[in-house]
Amino acid sequence: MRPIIALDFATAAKTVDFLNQFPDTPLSVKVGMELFYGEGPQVIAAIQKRPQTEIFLDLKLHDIPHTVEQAARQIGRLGVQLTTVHALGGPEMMAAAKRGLLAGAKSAGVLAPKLLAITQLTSTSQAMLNQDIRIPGTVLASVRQLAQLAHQAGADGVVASAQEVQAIREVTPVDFLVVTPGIRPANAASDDQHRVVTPQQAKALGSSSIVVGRPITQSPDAVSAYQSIKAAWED
Ligand SMILES: O=c1ccn([C@@H]2O[C@H](COP(=O)(O)O)[C@@H](O)[C@H]2O)c(=O)[nH]1
Repeated sequence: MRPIIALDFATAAKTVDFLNQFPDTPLSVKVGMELFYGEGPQVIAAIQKRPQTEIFLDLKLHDIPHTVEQAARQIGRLGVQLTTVHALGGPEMMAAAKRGLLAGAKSAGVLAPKLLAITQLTSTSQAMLNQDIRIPGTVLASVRQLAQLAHQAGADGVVASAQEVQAIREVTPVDFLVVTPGIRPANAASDDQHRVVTPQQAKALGSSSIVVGRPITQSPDAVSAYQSIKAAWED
């Protein structure tokens, strides 16, 4: 899979300006909360006008199962390729999300998005987990357990740091997706990310795909930044 560019922009206009720098380039992009809450489903329709563009709608649903099922039903109607829930919402909630996506997609006559479960956010460090959130144990063990739960609940994959891919692969089938944000080229600032790897390391560790935002979107030359990350990932 191509690297997924996180389109963390405030407006559709900024998003379209950004995408226009990549004419005729097939892209995979992620729409997150900032853009979707600001612009609504119309921004998905606007991006879908662009040929050969896969959309990952990353809204990280986390609520009671009924509410998540109804929200997922709406997402399922949009014709996006990937979407997310928090695994910490539990197996019933993840199964409800999957049902909602399938029902929504069927009612709209589109393919259902694949469902990814967020394990532990890549901004969570070991110290934060144990000392601030007061959850005992290692991040690695927690991610492995949540990935197993996500698979049993019917998710198609998880979001985790590439640092945990090997542990996830021990408890899930080979076709289970492990999509990994927290990607930084060597020497780049890690910003608020804690469990960070380079694109080359993510590849070597067995990520299914990488998600990259600021190293591309905040670069003065976004096209070169994307191409160099893509080359490093595909190398
Ligand atoms: O654990 C997670 C889950 C989602 N994300 C999202 O990925 C991008 C990363 O952006 P960068 O600018 O490359 O840090 C962003 O949209 C997050 O919401 C994540 O980072 N970690």
